Order: sequence, then structure tokens, then C-alpha cells
Amino acid sequence: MGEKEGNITLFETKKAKDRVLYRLFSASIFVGICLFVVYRVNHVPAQGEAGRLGWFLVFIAELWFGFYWFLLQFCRWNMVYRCTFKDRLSQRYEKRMPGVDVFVCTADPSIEPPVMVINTVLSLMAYDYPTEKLSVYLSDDGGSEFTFYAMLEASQFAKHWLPFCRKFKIEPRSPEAYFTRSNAPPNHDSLFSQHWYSIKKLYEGMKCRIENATKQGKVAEEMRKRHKGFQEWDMGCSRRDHAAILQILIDGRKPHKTVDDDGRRLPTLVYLAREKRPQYHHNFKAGAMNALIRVSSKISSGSIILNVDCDMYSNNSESVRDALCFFMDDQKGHEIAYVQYPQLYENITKNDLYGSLLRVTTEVELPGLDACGGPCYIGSGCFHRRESLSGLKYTKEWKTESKRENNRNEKYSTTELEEICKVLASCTYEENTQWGKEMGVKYGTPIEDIITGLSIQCKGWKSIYYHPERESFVGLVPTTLLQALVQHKRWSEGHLQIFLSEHNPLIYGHNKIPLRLQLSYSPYSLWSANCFATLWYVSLPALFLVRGISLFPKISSPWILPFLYFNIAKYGYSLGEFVFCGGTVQGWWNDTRIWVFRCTTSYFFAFVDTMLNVAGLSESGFVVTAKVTEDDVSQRFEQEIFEFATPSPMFIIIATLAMLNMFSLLWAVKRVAMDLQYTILEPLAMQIVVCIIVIALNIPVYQGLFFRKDRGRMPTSVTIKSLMFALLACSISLY
Ligand SMILES: O=c1ccn([C@@H]2O[C@H](COP(=O)(O)OP(=O)(O)O[C@H]3O[C@H](CO)[C@@H](O)[C@H](O)[C@H]3O)[C@@H](O)[C@H]2O)c(=O)[nH]1
Ligand SMILES: [Mn+2]
Repeated sequence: MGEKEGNITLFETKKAKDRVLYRLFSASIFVGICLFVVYRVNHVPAQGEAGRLGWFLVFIAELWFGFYWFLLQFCRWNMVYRCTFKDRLSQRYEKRMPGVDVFVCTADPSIEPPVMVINTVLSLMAYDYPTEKLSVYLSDDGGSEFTFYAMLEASQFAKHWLPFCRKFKIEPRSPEAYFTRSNAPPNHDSLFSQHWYSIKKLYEGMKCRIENATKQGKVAEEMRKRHKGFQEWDMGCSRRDHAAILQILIDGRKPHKTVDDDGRRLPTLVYLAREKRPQYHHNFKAGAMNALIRVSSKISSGSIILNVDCDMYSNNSESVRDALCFFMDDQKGHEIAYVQYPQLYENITKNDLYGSLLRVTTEVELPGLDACGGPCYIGSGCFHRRESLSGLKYTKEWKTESKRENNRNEKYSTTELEEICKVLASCTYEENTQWGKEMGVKYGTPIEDIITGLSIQCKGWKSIYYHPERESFVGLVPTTLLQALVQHKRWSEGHLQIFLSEHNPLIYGHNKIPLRLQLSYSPYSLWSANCFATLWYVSLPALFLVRGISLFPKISSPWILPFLYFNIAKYGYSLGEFVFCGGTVQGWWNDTRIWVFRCTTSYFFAFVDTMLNVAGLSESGFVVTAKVTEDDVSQRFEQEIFEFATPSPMFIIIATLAMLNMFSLLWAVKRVAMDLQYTILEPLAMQIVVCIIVIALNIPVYQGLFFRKDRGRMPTSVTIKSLMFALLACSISLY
């Protein structure tokens, strides 16, 4: 920025204290691992001895767990926390704030309802930020006229909503979230309550019209007449085959036409459904983002870009200002490419049954990554500098170059501008260009965010993780077990693909980002690689228990100590960490369970699919997570009852493992209690303990298989198949 106003920092960085104790503790665990390896190496079963193979597999699994634990230490070694000075920002820059373009992506009106989408859009339009500098773009990959219609309604409703938010400084600024949280005006201030009731009525009316239109499958004729945009759908437009649709619903360049109830300008609002043709790959969200980068560069060209998913409304109207404190800081601002906010959720239940919050990642690992050189880009809730997102390298010149002014295209009419922009959102525009490779968001993986963030970091930019006290973005987590597992399959598959590609953080990042940052990416890269070790560990002890073959040290042997120490210290610490991050003990137990489920299903399928993908035998998809739930399903979700209901192969694996452990424990109990074979207890005690833990984790599975009557229970076909598989496995191991 180079102004002569003295260097006032706009943000501050604090280091976490007490890491020394943690490091000592972690060193002691490391010693435990080493001792146990010494034991294993010195107790290899002789050639021909029963259980040699099982013993080796368990050893490999243990080596893996130790190694994976080691990888998790890099992002725990140091942690930093950021705080901002928004008053300094506005003192200095209030009149010269940069343009901010907000990109919202939606993909399917049936699982991402238009009312939810516009609530997100409205919350973003209502940011506490100069409206003439703010533009909101919606990319609709569903190409739905109901979403378009909802946007049109939102553009009208914004005229009342924005002044209301401003006047009464309300939070959150998503109307749905606001009215759900406050059932009545919070005080009896008559002016406020008057406004409150009338706005609520307007909102309910709008919501009702949109929902009715969706239900009836058509938008009322008089509505259609009101906007030329509907003509696009009259020409016949299917979701996977249509021309680019681009409508500037509010043109911020026309201040006289687009004002709210208070006479203030409204933010620019744009609807885009990029061109879709069956013969062109559309590259999922990454393709949508790149179309938006180009289109917005012609319309508003804001120098800061915010990306949010359609379910993640803004819960904090000051987020833009917070983010700008980083970008506009005199000393460090010019190096910063993106500011990532945590992803928090509205529908998380108390004990977070499916572990969707990723609590420890949010509270510990991301601040840890920040200390290593910068967090990864995790999609929703991230502010970017336009240059770095578009693919430019960092150079020192950014410091001297003054902030780009908003170069709005004043010479064209709205319609002309729309036509110009449509070309930028066509299927062919990217042919023979660097889009998706060196420019914009990267293609070729279902987790475009991580790879894009990594490549930005490798181009010399820094990133920031900012976790303000008031949650900034609040979205929705999956409400069924299957959706939760499928989401993790997509993520872990994406991570492994990146790991196996030229973008492997350890190779691609070499000499470009700090080594500890490269290593901090590894636990995520190798998520799916946990599948084998976990599969062995939850099946082999049980199978060998049936045969009476010991895989672990005897309970009386001193070698049991390092083994116990590693596990007790690791899980004890993880419990402490989880509770310290605000979780409950039951929540930790759920988290541990879901980790095992993910390992044996999501990560396993992700691993297999990635291998097929590498071999060129399959292509990876993007299963969009549903944001709507049937009533009885959502009731069970709220009561924290597992939702099985579908005959998915994932559930067959889960149920088979659960039954296998149950059978072998019963077998062991029988031998001890009925045949009085106490001698087996000594060598097999550890295996019995492992079985008991697996069984305890699987209690909800047994309930779903045998005891529940509701619609969410395990389908009978899963019960039968898994019973057969488990019995088969037991008999094979017996004979
Ligand atoms: O073809 C597509 C597919 C998805 N989306 C949008 O992408 C977003 C994320 O999809 P969702 O199914 O909600 O995935 P999540 O797993 O919840 O999303 C996380 O993980 C994704 C990568 O897998 C990132 O893109 C997201 O930003 C991040 O929040 C949603 O707004 C979708 O509408 C599109 O626009 N086009
Ligand atoms: Mn989502």
C-alpha cells in the first residue's frame, strides 16, 4: 500500500503456550512405540508356527498406527491464534475499501432447496460493508428456474431486509436462522417490534411462494411476466444440456434503480447457470468457481473473493472486515492469499453422532497448520485475493502496487454485459487454456479446495486461519450415516489422488513451502490408507481368538507395558483434547466409533476407487450432500439414533465386523466358562480386550440389526448377508 501513514498493524498473532509439556508427553509416546517395535522384532513366530501371517499383519498395522500418530504431531507442535483490529481498519480505509465478490455455489434444487440458497445469499448481501463495493454471485449447476425465481424474490426482499439488519444490528442475517432463533422481537421497543412483525410477514410470504412454486412444479404466470430471465427456460432447458444463463438481478452500477427502503444502494446480485452439454465435463464445483471468477471479473471485479457453499450462511456480519484486516495489513498483508474461516454447523447435535464437526481439526489442527505456514483451503468460508486464486505467483511487487480500484464496466448496458459474460461461462471457453490447471481452481479431483490451496501456497503465498469468537459461517452436516460416510469417501479419495499425483505435498511442495507444512498435509493425504491397518485390527484378533492363537504379548509379560502405554496415552490424550475443544465424553466415544467406521468403509472404498482411477478404470465423481431430510429421519438424527435403512455395501462391512467380534467373544467365553480352560486367558487376554472394545463401539449396530423396529434399522438383507459372512469367516479360521 506504501502510504505514509505509519505502520499500524491490523492483526496480531498469538502463540499457544505450554507446548513444552505436550512435546515431552509426545516424546514419551514415541518411546513407547519404539519399545513395542523392539518386542515385536524379537518375538517373531518361527517359520511354520501357527498364526505367523496374522502376527505379521497385526505388526504391520501397529507400525502403521505408530507412523500415523507420528504424522499427526507436526500440526500439534505449535499453534497460533489470530486477532484483528477492525476499528483501525475502518479508521484508515473506510473510504477506500476494496470490492468484495461473494461466490455461492449450488448444484441441485431437490437436495439444496432454493429457500435455503437464498437465505445464504441474503445473509451475505447483508454484510456490514459498503454495499456499492459488495457483489453476490450465485452459480446454479442445477440450472433450475425455481432457484432463479427464488433469487428474483430475494432481490426484492433484500430491499427491506438490508435496512432492517442495519437499523437494528441483528445477527444472524439469514432471515430463516434469525426468525428461528428469535420467536418474538427481543425487546418491547415499539419501532423494532413493528418492523420485526412486518419483515417476518414478508419473509414468510416469500418463503411460501417459493415453496409452493417448487411443489407445484411451476412458477406463477404473473411472476414469469415480471422478468425476462424466465424466457431462458421457455426455450426448453434440461439440467445437463442448456446454454449459459446469466441474469444480473441487481446491477450495482445503476444507483438510481437499485436502492433499498432507506434509499441506499443494494449490492450487485447475479444469477449464473453456466453452459452444460453432455459431451463436456463440467468439473463440479471447481468448474463453477472458475466460471464465476471470469464472469465477476467483467461485472464487478472485486479484488477479494469470498467462496461459500449454498448451505453455509453468514452468521457474523463483520467477517469481511475481519478478513480485510489481514489482507490490508501494511507489513504482512501483501503476502496473504487467503483467509480461511472454520466451518461450523447449525444441525450438530449434542454428542455429534456422526462426528461431522471435526472438532479437533477445527480447534487444534488448523491453528497448528497456521503455525506451520498456513492452513489449507477447505472450501466454504474462505476469502481469497483475486490474483492468487486466479493463479498468479507471489512477488514482492504486490507490496508496492496500490490496491486496485474497482474497475466496473460502465460503458455497457446491463443486457450487453450479460451477453458478454455468457461467453465466459460457455463449455468451450476453457478449451486450450490454462483454466483448471495453472489458472483458477484446479480440476481433476473431487476436493478442488485442498489442491488449489496447496498450489497457491506453493506459488509463494501465505494463508491465514481465523477463528473469531462469533461463528462466521454456519452450514449443515449430513443427517444419515450413509451420507456421512459417502462424504468422507469423497474427501479421502480426493486426498489420496492428490498424494499419488504430481501434486503430492512432499514433492510438489519441496523447497516451496516449509517441510513441516508439507508433512502436516500428510495425515489428510493418508486418511484412506488407514483402512487396511484398521480392517486387520478389528478382524484378526477376533479370528485368531477363535483359533486360540495369541497375537499379543502375554498379560504377565513386561512387554505388555509399552503396548498399553501407547494406547492408553494416545486415547486418553485424545479424550482430553476432545473435551478441551468443547466436546462431551459421549461425543468423543461417537467420534472414535465413526473413525473406525470410516476406516473400514469410506476409506476402504476410497482406496479401491483411487487405485482404479490411477489405473484409468474409473473416474471420480462428486456426490453432493443432501441438505434436506425426511421428517422421521431428522427426528432420529436429533435423538442421536443411527440411521441405517439402506442396504449399502458399507453397512454389510460394518455389520459383518460387528458380528465377527461378537461370535469370537462368545466362543472365548464359552471355552473359559463352560470348558473351564482358564489357561487360555493369559495369552489371549489382550485379544479378548480388543474384541470387547470393538463390541462396545458397535452397540448401535447390534441394536440396528436385532432390536430396532423403526424405519432406520438395518435392512434385513444386510442382517442376513453379514451373518453369513461372519459365520463363514469364523468357520474358515477354525478349520
Ligand atoms: O457439481 C457440483 C457439485 C457441487 N457443487 C457445490 O459445491 C458445494 C459443496 O458440496 P457439498 O455436497 O455440500 O460438499 P461438502 O462435502 O459439504 O463440501 C466440502 O467439501 C467440498 C470438496 O469435496 C468443497 O468443495 C466444499 O467447499 C466443502 O465445504 C455445494 O454448495 C454444492 O452445491 C457445485 O456447485 N457443483
Ligand atoms: Mn456441504
